[in-house]
Amino acid sequence: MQLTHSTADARKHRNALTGTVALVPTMGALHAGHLKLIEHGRSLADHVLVSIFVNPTQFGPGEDFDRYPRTLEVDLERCQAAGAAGVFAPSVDQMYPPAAPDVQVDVPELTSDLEGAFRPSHFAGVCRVVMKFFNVIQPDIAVFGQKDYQQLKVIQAMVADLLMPVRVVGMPTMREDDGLAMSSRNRYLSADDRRHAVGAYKALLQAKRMIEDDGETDPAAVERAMQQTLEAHHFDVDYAVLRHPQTLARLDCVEPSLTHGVAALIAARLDEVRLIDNMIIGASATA
Ligand SMILES: Nc1ncnc2c1ncn2[C@@H]1O[C@H](COP(=O)(O)OP(=O)(O)OP(=O)(O)O)[C@@H](O)[C@H]1O
Ligand SMILES: CC(C)(CO)[C@@H](O)C(=O)[O-]
Ligand code: BAL
Repeated sequence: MQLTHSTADARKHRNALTGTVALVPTMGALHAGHLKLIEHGRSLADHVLVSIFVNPTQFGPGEDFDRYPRTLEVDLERCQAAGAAGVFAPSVDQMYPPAAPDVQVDVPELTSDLEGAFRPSHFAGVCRVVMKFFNVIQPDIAVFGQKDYQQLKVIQAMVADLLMPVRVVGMPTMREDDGLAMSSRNRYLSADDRRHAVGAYKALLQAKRMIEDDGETDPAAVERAMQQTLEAHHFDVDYAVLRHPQTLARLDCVEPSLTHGVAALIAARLDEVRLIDNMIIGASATA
């Protein structure tokens, strides 16, 4: 497995690979969810490249950029074991040359709400860095997790509108045994908060039951129930909402038989640890 740190070396390595390439962009601190993305990439392409970069432009002031876990040595072992052909782990200066003017790429219709409302410059930073990775690696396929559901929709929209020659693939969320979505940030949770964290999954399951089993059609009723479940598990709730799974638009009425189902989306905090999760509810749901 090849490790590269500069954009020039990453390009050189990519160009030396024959056949198709799948890229798995990450911020490192890899867990089994990331490894699933790598595995899936291997089933779709001849080679998988992984980027590991804690991207400063997607963190707002006061967020956890400085303390975000950085575990490159272990990450490299995991990538190798998962069969990655290479890891691109650039420095901040490689990705953002100091004197260069800022460039913005954004998808305003999909980013003003939900994560975008709580992290105002987040998606501009995500789009910018993902675009840079696509331009360095020029992958045929890029694999993202549905755990970051809004991010997946934003990247799909960016790629479609800017006619970028890459196929974006979304992968289901990997969960711990009790249902908690795997996330690099779970390691911040105290033992007590870790026990309460399952409340996020319970809230999503409750929304699913209300819609699919009880036939609830009022989004506000489902949202209230999710909020209560989260609060019962000690969460401070940023949002717990139902949205159209493609446009992320608010819904007047819930119909689980909608072609694309209904997206239940949560962001909530246990002490200072902010977790997100989601579930697509409805018979023929796809991301
Ligand atoms: N549990 C999971 N299952 C599937 N994919 C996941 C999971 N967690 C993260 N991913 C995906 O892995 C990619 C890299 O994500 P990232 O490195 O931010 O990890 P993370 O665990 O989501 O960390 P964070 O705590 O920062 O949200 C993204 O496409 C993300 O959606
Ligand atoms: C896509 C990404 C690697 C861009 O920094 C990040 O937002 C993430 O890990 O989901
Ligand atoms: N997986 C999303 C990265 C972030 O929270 O910045």
